[in-house]
Amino acid sequence: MTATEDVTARERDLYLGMLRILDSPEPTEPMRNVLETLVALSQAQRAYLELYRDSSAGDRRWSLSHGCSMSDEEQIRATTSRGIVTAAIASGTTVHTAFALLDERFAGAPSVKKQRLEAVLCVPLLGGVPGVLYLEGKRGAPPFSAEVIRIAEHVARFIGTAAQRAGAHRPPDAEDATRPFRERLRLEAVVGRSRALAHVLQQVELAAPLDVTVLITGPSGTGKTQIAHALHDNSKRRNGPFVELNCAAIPEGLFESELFGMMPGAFPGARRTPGKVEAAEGGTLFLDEIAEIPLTAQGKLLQLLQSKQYYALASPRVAKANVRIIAATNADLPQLVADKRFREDLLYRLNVITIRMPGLTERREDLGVLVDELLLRLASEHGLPQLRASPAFHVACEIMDWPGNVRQLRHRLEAALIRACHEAATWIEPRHLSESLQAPPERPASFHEATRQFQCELIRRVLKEVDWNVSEAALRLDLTRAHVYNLLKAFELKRDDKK
Ligand SMILES: Nc1ncnc2c1ncn2[C@@H]1O[C@H](COP(=O)(O)OP(=O)(O)OP(=O)(O)O)[C@@H](O)[C@H]1O
Repeated sequence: MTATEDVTARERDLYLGMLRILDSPEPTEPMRNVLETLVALSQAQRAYLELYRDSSAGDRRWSLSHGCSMSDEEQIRATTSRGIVTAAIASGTTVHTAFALLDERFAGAPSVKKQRLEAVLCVPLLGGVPGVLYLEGKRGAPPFSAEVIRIAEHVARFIGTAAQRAGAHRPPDAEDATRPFRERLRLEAVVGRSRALAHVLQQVELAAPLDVTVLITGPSGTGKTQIAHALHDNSKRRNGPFVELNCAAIPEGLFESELFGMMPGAFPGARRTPGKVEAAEGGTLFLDEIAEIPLTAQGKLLQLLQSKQYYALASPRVAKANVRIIAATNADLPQLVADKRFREDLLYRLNVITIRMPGLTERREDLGVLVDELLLRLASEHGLPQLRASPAFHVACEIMDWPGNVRQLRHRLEAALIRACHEAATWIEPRHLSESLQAPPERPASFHEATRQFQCELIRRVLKEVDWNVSEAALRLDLTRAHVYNLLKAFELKRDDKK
């Protein structure tokens, strides 16, 4: 057999293998065979298939490989998910790199360095089910050819369509660990069902009714302000005002007047101006970014916390304050104390109770519900159609990194929603996460269309291989000549056909 015949035979095996997936009640083995044939055909080192369920319960990945040991598979699962796989899923397009180690898109990824990855081909499953087909080249081998990329895309589309038909990605309902707290507290704005969030809500339930100072810590964009609102809404001050002061936004010289207010005489032309403490009378004063409060004002804040008394600027008379103070920061206050930039006694006064907000990495299982809920809220805020996220979009969000936490997620969702509406799309898809507005894509192939495309492709290749000798093609395809003629007619294939 010549090398070309060998390729054609393998491609035929591949397509026949794919058709076998359809017949099989348990598709794992036929899928593994398809991967095996694909590895032989593409001369890859290994192939790996990963399907996702958009589920927050347990492991949402189902995977299969050929050419990988159990530990290789683990390694691929663990190490490629944030890099090449993310790029393929998020863009909804094939990612091919001839030499990952030298490719600036991926060279920095620990997985790429560790495995010294060279040629990699990663194709999203295009039939509507979220997942990827991942091929890794042999060391020193040339990049995957355009032909291999085309075949891999066919396989990925086929598997995606077959898996969608089998309902492989339907998620089981995730348990809502926050439910008990939602039944007892007012928490409408707080989205999430994870244990990590439930732990936060447990502390909210404990701290809200006590009239004590609470310090909320945690990375930026994790919902500290929201939790401050939740504390207020569930306290006996809930009918009083909630006043917020972002300490980072106030110039140092104006901080005291902003917080405590001022009387005429504070400076020439000054009028009596109430401060935030007065505005929050009977309610809650939320001091966001407390680490930014100037040292000079820290003593006065400490006095307010200790005695519930304060002086407005230029006022000879002490004022009484009936406020509860909640503070928040993403800074390391003990470190600032060590650096003498924050008063230790103020820190002790502030953190009577401390609530730490987890970053999104600690509660990735909330991503699904956050995506759905935030999209609904954004649509109603902007008066846009309530578009829903596709399963692939969910997966893209779940596997992406969100260093800016919920705030960053919210911004990206807002942009994605606007892009999808601009396209008049029916679903929000991974490509809407990318930066630029794009033309509407082609509709994904239906199951029948995809099957038809595979058959057409197979026959076209075999006929080309045998120089359009129909008898020979029929022999190779294990079909009757009449069947091949019928297929030629059905697919409108002709000898000079360039399809
Ligand atoms: N659990 C959540 N459910 C719904 N929206 C959330 C949640 N957490 C945060 N958000 C949204 O994310 C954005 C940022 O939240 P928030 O301002 O409360 O974060 P933060 O931790 O106070 O940030 P920073 O430290 O920068 O002040 C807001 O739009 C908020 O509504």
